[in-house]
Amino acid sequence: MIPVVGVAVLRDGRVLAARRTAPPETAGRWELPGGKVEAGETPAAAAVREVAEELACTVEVTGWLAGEAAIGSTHVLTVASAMLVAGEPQPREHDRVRWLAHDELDDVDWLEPDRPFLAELRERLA
Ligand SMILES: Nc1nc2c([nH]c(=O)n2[C@H]2C[C@H](O)[C@@H](COP(=O)(O)OP(=O)(O)OP(=O)(O)O)O2)c(=O)[nH]1
Repeated sequence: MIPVVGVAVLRDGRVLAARRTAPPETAGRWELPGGKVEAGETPAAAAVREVAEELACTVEVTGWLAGEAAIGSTHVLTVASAMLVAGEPQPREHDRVRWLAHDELDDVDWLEPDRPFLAELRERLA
């Protein structure tokens, strides 16, 4: 299974969600920024790298949410929690970002693999 890391960037009781632009089957759906862990890379390093590439800012990983979720039959998603340490998120690959409070998590159309993580996120943000 190819590991994919999603990054829950937390600030002031909100989490950063990002809207995909590609591929067509996922465009318009919301996700946590992140991406595939490269060979020889730790998941935490992948989290920091992907956020830098996608959002032009620097995060520090503070922990991991419980569990993992299958993405189809080939990939598996784990989710890091993180805090911003430099810069302000500026989407380079997504067409929109939103800072969602605990009672706004259901306002966006998340990719299916992200949904199992929403309960823990909701608790953390409450
Ligand atoms: N980044 C990210 N991908 C997710 C999430 N949930 C989920 O199902 N995915 C899926 C979408 C993609 O099929 C896959 C990750 O692909 P990606 O396109 O973000 O990864 P990447 O930046 O490494 O991709 P690449 O274009 O370099 O190949 O995982 C999520 O919360 N964040």
